[in-house]
This record gives sequence, structure tokens and C-alpha cells, in this order.
Amino acid sequence: MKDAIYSQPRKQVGDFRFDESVAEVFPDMIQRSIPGYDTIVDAIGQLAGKYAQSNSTLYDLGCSLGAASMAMRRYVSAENCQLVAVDNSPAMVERCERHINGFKSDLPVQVICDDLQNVDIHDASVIVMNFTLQFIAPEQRQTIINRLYQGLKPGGILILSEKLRHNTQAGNELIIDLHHEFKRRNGYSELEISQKRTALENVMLIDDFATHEERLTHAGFSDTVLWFKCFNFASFVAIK
Ligand SMILES: Nc1ncnc2c1ncn2[C@@H]1O[C@H](C[S@+](CC[C@H]([NH3+])C(=O)[O-])CC(=O)[O-])[C@@H](O)[C@H]1O
Ligand SMILES: O=C(O)C(=O)Cc1ccccc1
Repeated sequence: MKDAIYSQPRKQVGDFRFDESVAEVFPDMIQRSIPGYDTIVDAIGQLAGKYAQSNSTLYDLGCSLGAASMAMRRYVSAENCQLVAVDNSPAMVERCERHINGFKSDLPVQVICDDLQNVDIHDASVIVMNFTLQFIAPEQRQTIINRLYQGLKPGGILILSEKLRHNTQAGNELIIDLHHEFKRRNGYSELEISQKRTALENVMLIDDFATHEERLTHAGFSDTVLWFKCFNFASFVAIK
């Protein structure tokens, strides 16, 4: 279904929430909003195929409709693995479960509706946070990344995708302009772009590259690899 959530003028634009109306149009919304989304999701599957260790758990934190989980299931062949997908939006989790259970696979999947901060992370070989950390309060981010590091086995990876802020004003405007043009070309109007921007203002507080890299290094990760970037969207692999 087509995303027309911000197509009509609103007297007041409230904070963006992952509710029923967003879940309903989410595949269209994310596809038209994040450059390279399909490429990123497929590469998550490939990386999971390569880094999944036998007798380990794979996590998809902030799974939404389970796109990254589905990609991982396509590629993982390591023995005795399980996948845990977590999201705190009931509307997302309900659809995610239906989607995942609709396909047969050798990799068992557990879908949990909870704040990812309440989920115990252990014996992990692959952890995915595909555009999720940006929705969590900045002061909680270091603690979360530390916990993920602790839950990973040696040689395990964290795949972290985020919208980025550039650390100069001119550079930041440049990447935002490119992103807005991307949205226009995908059929979003000026009104849709600006109302969604307002809705995200208080709920999506984004970091720059250096902040992410420092946070990952501080947690203990030995290597952070920027493997994808297009405009203000990036994905890193951090290796334990
Ligand atoms: N504290 C939290 N705990 C659990 N889930 C959360 C939390 N905060 C936000 N979420 C969830 O994180 C997801 C972010 S969308 C991820 C796309 C997906 N990864 C994809 O590969 O398609 C990204 C976007 O919409 O830009 C939403 O489903 C929230 O409910
Ligand atoms: O649409 C945007 O401007 C974004 O930054 C990406 C996005 C995609 C889906 C939900 C929320 C934010």
C-alpha cells in the first residue's frame, strides 16, 4: 500500500510513531525514503551467511516487518542457529510474525514484542540494528552498544545502519538536499517531506560518523568498517 501519511496538511504535526498506519504502508515508506534500502538488506543477508557461527544466535533488533530477518534466513546455512527478532511496536510485530511464519525455513525464528533493551543478548554471532539505534535516546546508546558487544562471541559482528548527520553545516545541508531530491523523485511532495521532517525532529536524533565510530571503539570493537553510504544513510560492520 502507498504511503500517503503526510500528504494532507496538518494543523499540528505530532511526533512520528510506529503505529498501525505506519506499519500498513511501511514497505513503501522505507523503500521510497532510504536510498539503497534493498541493497543494504540483501548485504545483511550475505554478511549473516558469512559470519553466522554454528551453535549461535542471530539478532534483528528493531526488526519492523522482518526484512533483514528474511534476508538472513535466505543466506544462513551454519548448523544449530536461531534468529531472534525484536520490535517494541505491536503493529509491526504482528505483521512480522505473519510474514515470517508464511515461509518455511531451517532457521528457527522467535519474534519478540519488547523494548530491545529488555532482551538478553548472548552467544551471538550476528547482531543487526538496521536503522533502529537512531530512534533510541542518545544517552542510552553507549550502554546498548556495550551490551551488544558483551553478548557477541569472538569473531561476531554487529551490523549497524543509521541516518547520519555531517559535522559541518554546509556538508550537512548538501546531504540533506540530496536526500530530499531522492524523496521528490520517489513521488513525495514538498508537504510530505516537510511534515515528516517535523514529525521526526524529536524522535530521531542522529549522530555523525565519528560519534558512531567512537562509541563502537569504546565498547571494545576492534574494527569498524563503513561498507555502505549514500547521501545521509550509512551502514557499518563492527567486528569483535
Ligand atoms: N527501543 C526499541 N526497542 C525495539 N524496537 C524499537 C525500539 N525503538 C524503535 N524500535 C523499532 O525500530 C524500528 C525502526 S525501522 C527499522 C527497519 C527494519 N530494521 C528493516 O530492516 O526494515 C527504521 C525506520 O523506520 O527508519 C521500528 O519498527 C520501531 O518500532
Ligand atoms: O524518511 C526519512 O526522512 C528518514 O529519515 C527515514 C525513515 C524511514 C521510515 C521511517 C522513519 C524514517
